Amino acid sequence: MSARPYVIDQMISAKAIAARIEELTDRIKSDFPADERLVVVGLLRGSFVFIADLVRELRDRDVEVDFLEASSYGNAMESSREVRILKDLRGEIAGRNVLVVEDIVDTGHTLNHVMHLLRAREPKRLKTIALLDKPSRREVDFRADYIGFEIPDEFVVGYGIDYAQCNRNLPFIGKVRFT
Ligand SMILES: O=P(O)(O)OC[C@H]1O[C@H](OP(=O)(O)OP(=O)(O)O)[C@H](O)[C@@H]1O
Ligand code: HPA
Ligand SMILES: [Mg+2]
Repeated sequence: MSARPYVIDQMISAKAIAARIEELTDRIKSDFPADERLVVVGLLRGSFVFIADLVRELRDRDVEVDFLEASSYGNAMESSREVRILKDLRGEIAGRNVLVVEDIVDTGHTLNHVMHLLRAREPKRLKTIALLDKPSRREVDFRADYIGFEIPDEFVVGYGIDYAQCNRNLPFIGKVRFT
């Protein structure tokens, strides 16, 4: 827990997130063939809530779930710019349809690094979905194929996203305001 006191102001409600996920899954379903299995890859830890809701919206599809753990922030509010892979996928993705699920794209280093890694394994289709995008903070040229919400340069928490490992269990997205 941070030593500096802060409050969390709600930015995106749980209801708005659910509605947006429904819209995005409609697009995903039209982009990936209905008769082929989709490997949905969650980037731990931040995407664990998002992927849980997303795969349940894809319940009429043949879906396999896998996880990869990447970390670059630790307990800080600034990216270390060094992306560490702490856990690799369990399954093979060569020749398969893959959707990578991320909670937030900020500087872009994490997803950019992960996509280079996964592209080298030669999947048939490889797309990315990010619930949140902060384009004003980008340091590498990266854009997810599906984006839930574009947000301003605020440090956000909730719905899987942490500040110093706290607040991942909030059902909404909120911004951190120091008091
Ligand atoms: O675009 P970037 O600047 O790279 O930032 C985005 C990444 O940072 C956070 O992960 P973090 O490293 O904090 O690990 P976590 O997912 O375990 O919280 C977030 O979950 C994204 O994965
Ligand atoms: O706004 C954020 N909040 C929490 N973790 C993050 N990692 C990148 N950006 C953020
Ligand atoms: Mg993360």
